[in-house]
Amino acid sequence: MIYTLTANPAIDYNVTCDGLAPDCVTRTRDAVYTPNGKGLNVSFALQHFGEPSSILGFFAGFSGRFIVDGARERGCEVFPVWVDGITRVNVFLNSGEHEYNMVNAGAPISRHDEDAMIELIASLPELECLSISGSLPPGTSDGFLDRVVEKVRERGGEVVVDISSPLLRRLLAQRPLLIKPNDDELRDIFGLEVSANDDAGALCALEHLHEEGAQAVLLTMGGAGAYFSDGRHAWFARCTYPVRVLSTVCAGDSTLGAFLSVWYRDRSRVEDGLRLAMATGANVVECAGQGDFARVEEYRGHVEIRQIR
Ligand SMILES: O=P(O)(O)OC[C@@]1(O)O[C@H](CO)[C@@H](O)[C@@H]1O
Repeated sequence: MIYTLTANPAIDYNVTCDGLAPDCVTRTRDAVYTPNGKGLNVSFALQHFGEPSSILGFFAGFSGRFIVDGARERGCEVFPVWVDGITRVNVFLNSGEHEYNMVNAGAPISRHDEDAMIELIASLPELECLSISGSLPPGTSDGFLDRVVEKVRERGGEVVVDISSPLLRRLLAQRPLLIKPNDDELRDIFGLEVSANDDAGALCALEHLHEEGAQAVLLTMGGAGAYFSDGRHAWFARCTYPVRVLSTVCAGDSTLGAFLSVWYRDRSRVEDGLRLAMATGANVVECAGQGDFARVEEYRGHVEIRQIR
């Protein structure tokens, strides 16, 4: 079983308005409330593409219950650690001209809550892999993710990491199976610049991440495509279909889930995994939130892939 951990889940509130001005009432439309958080999004994509996935996270209050119930309705089992407070609601506003992403801090957790999560991980049935995504809630102790990774390793499981903080660098020492930085995170955390038309520069950056401990790297660059390296071979992939971008929210998580749904069970199917991943990312950006993956099949025929090593 591939589990995902979302320490800081959220209800995503996607809404649209026609222009945004200060000091007046803004009437909005097309409001959509969905159960999300980065790891949940990975699980939903895994589940959609036929790889069962279960969800771990800290949940609180009415919004936490909404997310747990909603994820179960989508077919994913959830193992919640209930905490005090209210799980955050993140607001994604499309004004017609711009995207405004308002991401809250989340319900605080305590050392006691962290211990409950570690005990839960120790008891999970059929733990093969834990994919860790997203920010950490207020109150999280410095060593929490290290303890999570150690516990999974102790149980013989593998770890996938998709986090934006400098902690990623420290976790590389524990040799994660896969990491999924984007180009901004690569620059902010590792000081490395990449671009889609510089394969040589990308290969150098990927090599650096392997040297620091990553077994495989999926490096996403939004609409420009992605690089993938398993340490021996490397590829560049991009969806060439000219999609109309409505919201980039959830695209990276969905891309990771789609890729894992193919590559995790058969590491030789890199190109199939990249094709599905790029098509999924392209479809998700057309939707407010994650959407329903309805055009992925069509976009799979519009993915360009080249092996670069
Ligand atoms: O605060 P984090 O965990 O970095 O980001 C949380 C979040 O913005 O990321 C997802 C999209 O990637 C959303 O579903 C969710 O609201």
